[in-house]
Amino acid sequence: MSLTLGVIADDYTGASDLANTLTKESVRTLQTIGVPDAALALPDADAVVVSLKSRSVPAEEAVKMSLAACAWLKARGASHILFKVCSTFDSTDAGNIGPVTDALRLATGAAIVPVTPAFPETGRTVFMGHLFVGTVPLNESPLKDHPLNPMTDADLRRVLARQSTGRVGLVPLKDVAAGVDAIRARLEALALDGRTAAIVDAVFDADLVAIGAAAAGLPLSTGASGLGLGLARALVAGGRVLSQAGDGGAITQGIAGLAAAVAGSCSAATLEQIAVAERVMPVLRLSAERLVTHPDEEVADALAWAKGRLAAGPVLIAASDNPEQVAQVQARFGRTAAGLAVEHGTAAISQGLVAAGVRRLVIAGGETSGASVDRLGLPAFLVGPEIAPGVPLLRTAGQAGEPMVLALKSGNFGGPDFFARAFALMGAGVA
Ligand SMILES: Nc1ncnc2c1ncn2[C@@H]1O[C@H](COP(=O)(O)OP(=O)(O)O)[C@@H](O)[C@H]1O
Ligand SMILES: O=C(O)[C@@H](O)C(=O)COP(=O)(O)O
Repeated sequence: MSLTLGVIADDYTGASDLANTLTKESVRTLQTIGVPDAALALPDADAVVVSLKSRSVPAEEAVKMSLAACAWLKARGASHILFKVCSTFDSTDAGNIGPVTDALRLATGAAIVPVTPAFPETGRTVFMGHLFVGTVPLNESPLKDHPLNPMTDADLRRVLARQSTGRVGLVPLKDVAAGVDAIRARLEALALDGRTAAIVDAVFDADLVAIGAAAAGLPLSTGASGLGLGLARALVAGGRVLSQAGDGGAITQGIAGLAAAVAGSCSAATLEQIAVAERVMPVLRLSAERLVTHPDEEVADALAWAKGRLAAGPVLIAASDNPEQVAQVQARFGRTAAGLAVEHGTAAISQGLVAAGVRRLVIAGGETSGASVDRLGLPAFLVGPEIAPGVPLLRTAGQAGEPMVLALKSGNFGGPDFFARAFALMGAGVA
């Protein structure tokens, strides 16, 4: 397999979001879980998105995992590496976007790295280096209350500089609007001035197309799905990838089995989606406290609840809670310990659901998805049609046993009826 584009994604929902964007742009794309085993037979692809669970681990670990993924992708011919981060730049001052970008820059020999999390389709735009979520700056959006990476500063130059060893510059919208040559010229000038990364403004998809054209000529970029769109357009236009329309129908072919959803995202979008799901399907609310103090009992009770209902249609099991409740649990047990306990619990529930015959599984939340997919030991995914912007259907690939169809929903993505829509596309409608 000879690749053109190699993507290193810092979480699994982000990886499927990016894989979705590339697939929509007709780039043959495969999503792997971690660096694939040498023995794993992979179909041909022009882009591989390696999914890591590296967003919230210590920076040294994130760097090590990302360098291994970079080496694997480069050994297979990838001429450009995109480090896929969250469109809301989820990270703390201790990392990991800065340290990983710095390490990949050295590994790829890049002089400067364009960085933009803009994803206009989902309302993420960057102006004068400041990230907006819809109509408000990042620090006024619900991301200020994220359980693991609360985002309290919208100035991405500052955010990235606090995490980086290098100096951070800006490619302002004025240059982006002037087109690819102006972007290249600004990046070169910033590199000459000793900047190692530059936040690039982008408000519309057209901005990202110009940024993608400039970035495709460099070894490395850091960004979200908007940058993926720009890179894909540049690679297709330059004849560097074999453009191929997807075969959406094949994704769900031959998959019957039961259907269920597991949620661990506490985003405002997911909380609303769970409330809406309660009107059309059975929903069980887990106790985060009990997942910390009596995990086996809470998991067993949840599985018993589900097994009594699955035959009648999809069910949803959610640990998700509002910021006040999450803060209480974190105050009692610590942020990391509470997060990990809930992830372990929801992963055990996913595993129990699959053991009970679930073959159509929706998981809400990036860390939550990572923990569940790891527990299920799934090595790779083929990418199917989109349920909502940034959320595709995925079909398992490369694993022994029966295939499954999954959706890994980024916490912030999807409309209020997301769960019902996902099950309908999976062929497991709700009442
Ligand atoms: N009720 C809860 N109390 C405390 N932490 C929780 C609760 N529910 C979920 N979590 C944790 O919050 C984090 C949510 O992150 P994630 O799954 O990445 O969602 P998102 O996609 O919204 O970022 C996970 O670590 C999860 O285990
Ligand atoms: O870019 C995005 O917003 C998403 O692809 C993403 O990274 C999702 O992360 P979570 O919200 O933690 O699922």
